[in-house]
Amino acid sequence: MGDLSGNYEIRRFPAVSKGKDGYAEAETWGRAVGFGFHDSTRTPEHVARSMATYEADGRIFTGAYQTGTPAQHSLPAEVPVATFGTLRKTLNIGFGRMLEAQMVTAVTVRTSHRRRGLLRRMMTADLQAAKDDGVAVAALTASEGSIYGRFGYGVASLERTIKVDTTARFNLRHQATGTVEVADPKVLLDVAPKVFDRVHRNTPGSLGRQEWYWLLASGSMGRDGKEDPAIKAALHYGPDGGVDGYVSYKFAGWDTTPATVEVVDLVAATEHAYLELWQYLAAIDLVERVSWNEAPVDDPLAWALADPRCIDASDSRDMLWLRILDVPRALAARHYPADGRLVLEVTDPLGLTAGTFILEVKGGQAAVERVPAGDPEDLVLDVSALSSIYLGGISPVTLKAAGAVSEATPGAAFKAQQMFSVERPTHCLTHF
Ligand SMILES: CC(=O)SCCNC(=O)CCNC(=O)[C@H](O)C(C)(C)COP(=O)(O)OP(=O)(O)OC[C@H]1O[C@@H](n2cnc3c(N)ncnc32)[C@H](O)[C@@H]1OP(=O)(O)O
Repeated sequence: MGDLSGNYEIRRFPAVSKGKDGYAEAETWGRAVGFGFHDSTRTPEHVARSMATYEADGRIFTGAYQTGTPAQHSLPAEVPVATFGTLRKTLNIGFGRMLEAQMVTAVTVRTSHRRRGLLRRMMTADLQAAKDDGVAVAALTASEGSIYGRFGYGVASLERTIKVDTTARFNLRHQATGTVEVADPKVLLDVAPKVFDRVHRNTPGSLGRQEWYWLLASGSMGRDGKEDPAIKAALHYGPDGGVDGYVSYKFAGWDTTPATVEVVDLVAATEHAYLELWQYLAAIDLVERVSWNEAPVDDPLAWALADPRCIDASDSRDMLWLRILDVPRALAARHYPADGRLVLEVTDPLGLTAGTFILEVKGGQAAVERVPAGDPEDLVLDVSALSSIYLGGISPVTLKAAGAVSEATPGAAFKAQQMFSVERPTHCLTHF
């Protein structure tokens, strides 16, 4: 009998592309991730291409490896029983301010080793290490809603799937100021990062994108790892002739009724570019519906349509989960549109940043001071609730009504809502 006792060694190593030292270990790690997400179809070419993008992102792989001899005939010891990936990109925290974020991804634990604390062990160590490194927030997108609250993550942005009726009913009240033209999708390899960068700088809740996005949008690498010849692209040109938006999309096939175009990526750096890309999508002949899985919940499209019921949006859900690692750093980094003073008592299930903090905002600038417990506080909340309200996308008043924030000073939740609000709707276009 092999060792099933639950003795594990945790190893961390960087992603490397094929041909470099460490590739075998990285590739084996990647295959364990595939196993965890029920993806058994990755060819060696697909793995190699993915690994090249992971290297470009600077990803760090963490794996848990059995220290004893694995059970006879079972997977060998070099295959990790648990995986945990991270990368660092900037997070837009409102008003154009950026904060480096620890992005957590590729979390899997082999079925035969689950519920032995491996996720907790990897998560706890990684968040502590990120904090020690000076990173003030961590972020992830969750496979299930019940896993990450216990580690101090809170839902900070939402998204929804929309199906837009683009028959004659579709009528946008907007006079175009630019133009849209069809392009070879491959131009997105060059154009998409530049357009996205503008959106990223303008959108609270936006996270920097991993390399894979440009390959996906341009049809260079579909989710199956192969070229995707079905991808089409259109660019939006602003009044100055520069490209300020793009949409990458594909036809769902003649068997789908009504005839549908699926948006793969829609990135618009201006309000007009957004509406005009929708005008373009709605004008595609032989198509009666356009669907998009990553649409904002607070969507100007609904307000620009003569008939907002053209949008069928039944599926609104959590998108970005945020975890503040260092309350003073995170709060001081933000700009606040309303002045005020709040005393926050923050609890933290991992003990990383619990305490009582005075947030004092004058002229939009914050001073944050940690004070001894016992100071009369205005709001008492878990770090997950503070993380939810941090990007202005979730209302503290709603969290108070839910019992997730407790108000010691009447009106403090509303004051927090005003102070934490942001200049435009919080939305994250980066899945990872
Ligand atoms: C950011 C991302 O990558 S999202 C993708 C997450 N991965 C997946 O969904 C893949 C399939 N699932 C898995 O691989 C595993 O079941 C995991 C990663 C979700 C959990 O790993 P485990 O090692 O079993 O978790 P661990 O034993 O450390 O449990 C930690 C805590 O989370 C809880 N927990 C674990 N999984 C779940 C779940 N699916 N739902 C609710 N609670 C959960 C445990 O009960 C435990 O609670 P406690 O410590 O408060 O008592």
